[in-house]
Amino acid sequence: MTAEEARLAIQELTGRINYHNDLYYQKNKTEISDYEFDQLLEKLINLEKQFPEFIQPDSPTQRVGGTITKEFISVQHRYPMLSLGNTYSEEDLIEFDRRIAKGLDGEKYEYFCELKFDGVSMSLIYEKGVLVRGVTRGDGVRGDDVTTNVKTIRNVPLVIKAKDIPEIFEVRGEVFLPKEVFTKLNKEREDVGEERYANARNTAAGTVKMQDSGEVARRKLDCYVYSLLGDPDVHTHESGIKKLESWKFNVSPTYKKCGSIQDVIDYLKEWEFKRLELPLETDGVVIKINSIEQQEQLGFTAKSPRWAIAYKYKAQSMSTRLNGITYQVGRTGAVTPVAVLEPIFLAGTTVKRASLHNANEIARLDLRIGDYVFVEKGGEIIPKVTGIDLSKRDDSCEVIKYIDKCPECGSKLYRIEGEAAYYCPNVTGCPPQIKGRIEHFIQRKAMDIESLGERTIDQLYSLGLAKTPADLYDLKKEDVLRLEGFKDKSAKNLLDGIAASKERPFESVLFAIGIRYVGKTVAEKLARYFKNIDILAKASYEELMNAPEVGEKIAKSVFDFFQKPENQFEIQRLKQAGLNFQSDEKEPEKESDVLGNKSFVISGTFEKYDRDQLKDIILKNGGRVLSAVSGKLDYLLAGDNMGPSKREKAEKLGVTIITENDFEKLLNS
Ligand SMILES: NC(=O)c1ccc[n+]([C@@H]2O[C@H](COP(=O)([O-])OP(=O)(O)OC[C@H]3O[C@@H](n4cnc5c(N)ncnc54)[C@H](O)[C@@H]3O)[C@@H](O)[C@H]2O)c1
Ligand SMILES: [Zn+2]
Repeated sequence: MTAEEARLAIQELTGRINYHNDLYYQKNKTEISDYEFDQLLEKLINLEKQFPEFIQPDSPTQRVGGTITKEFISVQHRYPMLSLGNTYSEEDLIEFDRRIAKGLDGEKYEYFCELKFDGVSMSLIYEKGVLVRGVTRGDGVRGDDVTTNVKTIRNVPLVIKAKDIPEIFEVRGEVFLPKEVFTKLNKEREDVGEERYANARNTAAGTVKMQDSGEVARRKLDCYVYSLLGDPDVHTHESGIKKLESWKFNVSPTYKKCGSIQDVIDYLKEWEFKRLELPLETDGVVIKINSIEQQEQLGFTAKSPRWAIAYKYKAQSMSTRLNGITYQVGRTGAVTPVAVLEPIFLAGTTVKRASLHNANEIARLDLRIGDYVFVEKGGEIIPKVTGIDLSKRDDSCEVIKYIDKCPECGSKLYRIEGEAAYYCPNVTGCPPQIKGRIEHFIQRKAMDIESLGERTIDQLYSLGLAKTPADLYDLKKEDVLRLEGFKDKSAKNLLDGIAASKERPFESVLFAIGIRYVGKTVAEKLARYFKNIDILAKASYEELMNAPEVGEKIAKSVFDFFQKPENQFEIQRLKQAGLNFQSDEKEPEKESDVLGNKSFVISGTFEKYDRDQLKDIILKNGGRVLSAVSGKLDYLLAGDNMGPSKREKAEKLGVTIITENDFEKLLNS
C-alpha cells in the first residue's frame, strides 16, 4: 500500500466508523453487526500503526465512542470511563497475556473473568452510603446525570448500610433490559400496533435517557455491577467484588478468578453456550488483572486499560436453506413475513423459522427462495435472518414476490405512509384480526377473563358464537356446552369469568377495546383525564392533544376510532352488557382555588415532596398538571436534576420557572 492509499483509507475508515458510532451512541441504532464494526476498527488501528502521520484528529481509536446530550446535566467523572480493547481470537488473547507478562516484569499475576453484559455502562456515586448520582459514560470524561432514572432500577440500592463503607465511593455497572422484559415489551408494542424495538441493548440505552422517569420505572431495567472504585482497602478486583456482594449490590455470580491464560480460555469455553441461558444478553467475557497495584503498573491507553481485554464471542450464526416464506396476520391487520428454513441445530435448539420483520427487510437483503441464509440468535426467542451466503446462490433461486393479498381472507393489502408493514384492510371480516381482538380484550391487563383461552376463542369463532368482544357477554350456557371439552361445571366457570369482568375499571376497558397505539399506560392517562367514554368519544383532535402523554399519533388514532360506526356500535353493546365506561377515581377533594386553574409541569426531584404529592396538592388547590412544556404553560416547577433542555425551552417560551419554595409561597398567597 502506498502512503497516499493509506492516507485515503485512514480517512475513509475514520469517517465510516464515526458514522456508525454516532448511530450507535446517539441514535441507539445499528446498521452493521458488532463484529463488522470491530473489524473496521481493527483495520484502522493497524493502518494507523503503520502510518501514524495520517491519524485524523477525530480518530475513533483515540477516544471513547459516546457523547453527552443536552437533555441532561453533564457531570465530570472522577475516574474516566473507558472502553475496552477487544478480540475475537484465542491467539490475540495469548498475545495479550504475553504483553501483560512483559509489562509486569516477570511478577506473578492472576486474572479475573466476568461476562460482558450487553447494556449501557453506569457510574453510581455513593456519599455516606447514599446513592447521590447515576451518570452515563458519555464521552468518557463527562457523562449525563440520569440519577432520577437510575433510582427507578430496583436492583440499584439507594442506601448502603454497612460499617466498612468509605465516605465516598463509586460503583460501575451495566444497566440492561432482561431478555424476558424485552420480549414482553415488544409483544405489548406489537399488540397496540407500535413497531417492535430492534434489540435490547439499544432499547436499554434509549430508556436510560428518557425524560419521564415514570415511564423508565415501568420499563423494568435491571443492573449488574462489576467494579468498586475509591475504596483504599481494596487491593484486588476480587475483594472489591466480594465487598459489593456483602453490601447487597447485584453482582452476577458468573465470575471466576483464573490463575493462567489457559484457565481463562477454559472459562471462555465453559460460557460460550451457557451464557445463552442467562436472563440477559452477553456478548463476551471481560478479562481483568486481579491485583489493583498491577493494574496501576500496566496503566491505560487513550481509550482503554492495558490491564483488561474483552473477548467477544462471534454471534451464533449458521447458514441454512430458505425453503419459503409464510405470512402472519396480527390483530391490527399488520402482515409479518416469516422465513421457513431447512431445520438446523443452532446454539442448543432446532431452528425452523426466523423472523424477517417486513417487506423492506426482504428487499434490503435481496432475499430469494432457495438462498442459503445466515441465521442468528439474538436477545429474542425467535432467531433472525442476518444475511445471505451469496457464494451458494444459483439460478434456481426464486425472486420473492411479496404477497399483495391477505393470506387469510384474500383482501388486497395496503401500506400506511411512513410505515414498513403491509396491512389487511378487512378489519371486521379477517379471522386472525377478529380472534386477535378478542384475545387482546380478554388478556390479564385488559378484561382479565382467565376462563377464556386461545383455543376456546378459536372454537367460539368457528361456531359463529363470537365475532366481537361484545358477543362474549351474550353467550348462554347451551352455547358454551357446544364447545369441545366443556361440561356443566366448566361452562359455568367460563360464564362466571366473563360476568366478573364487568367489574373491571374503566381504564382496563379502554385498553381492552383495542384502539391502536393505546397501550395500558395511555389508557390509564386517558381514563383519568376524560373521566368517561362519552367525553372521550366526542373529544376533538385538539382536545385529545391537550391530554397528558398524547401526541399526534395517538390523538389521530383515538379520534379516528370513535368516528367509525362499527366501533360506536360495539361500545354501545358493551355498555348495555354493563361494562365500566366511567372512571370511578374520585376527584381529589378541593381544598382551595388559590392556584386559579393555572397549569404546571413538574420536573426533577424535590426535597420536601415527591412528584405525586406535588401533583395532588396542585389538583386539590385548583391547578392543572401538564406533562410537556409549551407556550401556554403557566409554571415550570423545577426540582433538582431537571434536564437543561426543558429549562431552555421554558426560558425560550417565557414560561415562569419556580422552585419548591416559590410554589409554597404561591399556595399561601
Ligand atoms: N454495530 C455498530 O454499529 C457499533 C457501533 C459502535 C460500537 N459498537 C459496539 O460497541 C462496542 C464498543 O463499545 P465500547 O467502546 O462501549 O466498549 P465495549 O462495550 O466493548 O466495552 C466497554 C464496556 O463494556 C461494558 N461491560 C460489560 N460488562 C463488563 C464487565 N464485566 N466489566 C467491565 N465492563 C463491562 C461496560 O459498559 C464498558 O463501558 C463494541 O462491542 C462494538 O462492536 C457497534
Ligand atoms: Zn385479511
